[in-house]
Amino acid sequence: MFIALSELIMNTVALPELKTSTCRENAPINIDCRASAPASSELVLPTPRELREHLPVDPALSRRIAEQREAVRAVLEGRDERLLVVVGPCSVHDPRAAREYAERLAGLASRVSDRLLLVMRVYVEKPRTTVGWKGLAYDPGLDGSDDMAYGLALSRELLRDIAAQGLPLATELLQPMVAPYFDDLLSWVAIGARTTESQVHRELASGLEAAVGFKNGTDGGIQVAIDAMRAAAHGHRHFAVDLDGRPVMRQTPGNPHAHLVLRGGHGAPNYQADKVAVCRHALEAAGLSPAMMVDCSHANSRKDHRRQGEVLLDVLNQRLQGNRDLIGVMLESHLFEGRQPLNPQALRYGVSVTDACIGWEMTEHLLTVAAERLK
Ligand SMILES: O=C[C@H](O)[C@H](O)COP(=O)(O)O
Ligand SMILES: C=C(OP(=O)(O)O)C(=O)O
Repeated sequence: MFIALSELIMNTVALPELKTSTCRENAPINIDCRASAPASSELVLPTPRELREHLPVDPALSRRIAEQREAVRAVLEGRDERLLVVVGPCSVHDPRAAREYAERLAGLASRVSDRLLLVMRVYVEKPRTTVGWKGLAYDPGLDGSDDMAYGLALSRELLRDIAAQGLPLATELLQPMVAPYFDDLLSWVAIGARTTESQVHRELASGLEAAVGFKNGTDGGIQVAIDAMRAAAHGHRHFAVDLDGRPVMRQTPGNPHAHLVLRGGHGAPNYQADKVAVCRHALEAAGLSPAMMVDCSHANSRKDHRRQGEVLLDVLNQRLQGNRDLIGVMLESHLFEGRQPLNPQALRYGVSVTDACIGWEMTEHLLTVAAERLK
């Protein structure tokens, strides 16, 4: 498959400079190596249509994705009482480990499916506070070589394979131009804390078929997310590129499944019952659905991955005490616990290279307990 993908990329762009190797030999591992790149340059990438034609979604998978999206919507609308759980690595840097994770998660998903709807985090774009590795779609070689043509192909292939395994997919959409390479595969989309305030991202969300969770701001402010939900629920006309890479004026229908994701901010969690009640009030005052998801990681765990369990248990207690607004949770989890520096020469298999994650055993334990407690 990869050889065929390479051919596609090379034929499409007809630019000898655009190699599809995963690693540039002897490349400096520090991301700052880009500082020595030419000040300005451009390489042509395959269009979304070309990549979609090369990695198509067959009618059976397309039906399955439609069902997965409908399952997420049913939870958001309260037609399904299960807890929506968006769980998986902070970022995907190794497709092999992501596939192994997906296999385990698919097994767990069927064991807990009476109480939990599991959706896998397959995050191939990462927003950075300042600079850093931006994800598989940007730099699949992990070495600053930024082979984006290969990154897009690798990401789409991975997303498609995991969806075909039966798992609904979640990702953060960061660069609006990247969305059409993947958005036909997604059941749940995050607009992150760093982009919730962006009009461009709200416009993007207004045209997606998948449900969209807007994170509160990095400072913990929820008003930006509430404004975002209102903006995304609206139809927009906005500048976009079509599947052939042409600029278009796009009319969107508005997304009725935009919702709030509480991730805490600046070291202060916002998952506790009193904070959730304030958020509910603000959502109601804005005439929006009170459905909320709690991100157990980030500022809610005070950036300590081991505390995600504590947050999850608190959310479960709130549910058991009758709070049905908390429709979902998010967990950052990988095969193995913790995180590691991004050094392509010395990577430990199945360990995050971005935020620290809980390991598989803890994930399985927590979700099994959650399913039991919600019985
Ligand atoms: O979820 C991941 C990170 O919190 C986010 O991408 C920001 O990362 P950074 O602060 O390490 O750049
Ligand atoms: C970057 C993420 O979250 P946030 O936008 O809340 O920082 C994430 O979930 O990977």
